[in-house]
Amino acid sequence: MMESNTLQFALELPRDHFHIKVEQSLSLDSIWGIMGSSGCGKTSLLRCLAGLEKGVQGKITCNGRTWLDSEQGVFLPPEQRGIGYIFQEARLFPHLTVMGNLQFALKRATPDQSALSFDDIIEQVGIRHLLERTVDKLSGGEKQRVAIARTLVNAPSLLLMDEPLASLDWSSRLSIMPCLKQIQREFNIPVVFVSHSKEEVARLADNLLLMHQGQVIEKGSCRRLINRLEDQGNNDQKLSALDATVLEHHPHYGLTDIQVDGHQLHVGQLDIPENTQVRVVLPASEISLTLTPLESSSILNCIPVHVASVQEQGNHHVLLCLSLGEQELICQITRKSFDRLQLGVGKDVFACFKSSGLEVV
Ligand SMILES: Nc1ncnc2c1ncn2[C@@H]1O[C@H](COP(=O)(O)OP(=O)(O)OP(=O)(O)O)[C@@H](O)[C@H]1O
Repeated sequence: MMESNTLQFALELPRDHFHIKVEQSLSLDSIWGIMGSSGCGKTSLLRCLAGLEKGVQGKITCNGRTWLDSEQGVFLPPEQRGIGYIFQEARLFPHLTVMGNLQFALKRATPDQSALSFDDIIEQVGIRHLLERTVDKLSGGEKQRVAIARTLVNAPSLLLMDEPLASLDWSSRLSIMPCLKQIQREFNIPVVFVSHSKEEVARLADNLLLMHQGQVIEKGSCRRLINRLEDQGNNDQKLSALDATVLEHHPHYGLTDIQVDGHQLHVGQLDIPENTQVRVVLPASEISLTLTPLESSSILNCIPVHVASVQEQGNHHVLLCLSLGEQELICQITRKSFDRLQLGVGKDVFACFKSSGLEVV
């Protein structure tokens, strides 16, 4: 059945030593991340969706419009799919100014591609101060912002991004991530992006596709699947992504109360209205465990949790999955602490962490 606001695909891409075979339906009201180990086919899948792979077989429909139907001989080229494609590197005209690059895209936009205001785009992407600068004098992060703005000029109905932040340093990534979220919210443009970085995905993605050897092995919410990436041999920092609601601000203390699955937590003061839904990221190394609630401690957050699973991390560390209602916390402690507290699956403990350990994204 064809559905609106949905990207549906059942496709195959045969290659000499590799074969992609996927069938999925993605609701286009959110940001989707595609993750999986190197060489599992993430980029190839994105290129198939964009119309950049000629050998693809099967069907793709987006918002009820057929992009590919190989049995019927339908293959829409990328420019007719109404997508914006962002590569790892910005691919701008280096000798032109930022404005020159944007004007080049504006001239090529068709009349129905003028839904977004030029002014809103440069405001949201944060490049107003760069308009007169020549592109080859910009930093990597600035170039990538310009590339995003140039893509938005064509008012895409879907943004496909292949490791858009991979070539940037961490501070540039941190500054662009809110901008990508803002684009999805303000312009209502869904995003599908490929990433290697769990930290990036935890901050950006609402939903995830996990790939392995050319197939999608899991599909679901980011907070449920983010910790499944361990199984993919992903070695970056272990963390939890939690959904929370902003409760109340305490300017006197510079703190804000948020609620996660019925538990009240304290974070550094947020400039976000009360009752807003937010995503919280908490590194596994920030959590300590106690058998009784902390009473005389400077640590503000202490919540009861249940040890749901335990995983060895080399000889000296243990990774615990802690359930708190519907959500999960991932905590890494030493083997010595694990033994000393006589922890194990099924045990009820308290997870404690400082307000500064929580990052609201
Ligand atoms: N143009 C091509 N022709 C033939 N094989 C290719 C081509 N491009 C990629 N491959 C192969 O297809 C497989 C999937 O590659 P792809 O780049 O999609 O993986 P990936 O998950 O994006 O990897 P990475 O995370 O390392 O970027 C790999 O085995 C790769 O060697």
